Amino acid sequence: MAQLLSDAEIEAQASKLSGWILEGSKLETKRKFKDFVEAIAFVNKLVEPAQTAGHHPDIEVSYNKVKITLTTHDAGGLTQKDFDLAREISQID
Ligand SMILES: C[C@H](O)[C@H](O)[C@H]1CNC2=NC(N)=NC(=O)C2=N1
Repeated sequence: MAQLLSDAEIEAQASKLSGWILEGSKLETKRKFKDFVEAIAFVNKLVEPAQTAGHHPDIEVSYNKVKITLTTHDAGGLTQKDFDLAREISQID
């Protein structure tokens, strides 16, 4: 199981990660699209990196808005896997 990061490690990595906010023991980002179809197309692009990493974002879709939350459920907080996946997701349009 991935190891929980310390508060100092979380702060250090979060400060270098633009577009994401820390919400307690989770990382969160929001995207807005033209419509539902575009929002779902974006969600579909998350499948491949998530499957490859063996790590899966929590996803909320509200019409044209997508909220992505990352945390490591098994570990009960943030691990390196969350920051690595966040960086990958940031590169997806
Ligand atoms: C066995 C499998 O690797 C685990 O259940 C993985 C799958 N994806 C996961 N994703 C996330 N976000 N947290 C987990 O703890 C987690 N566990």
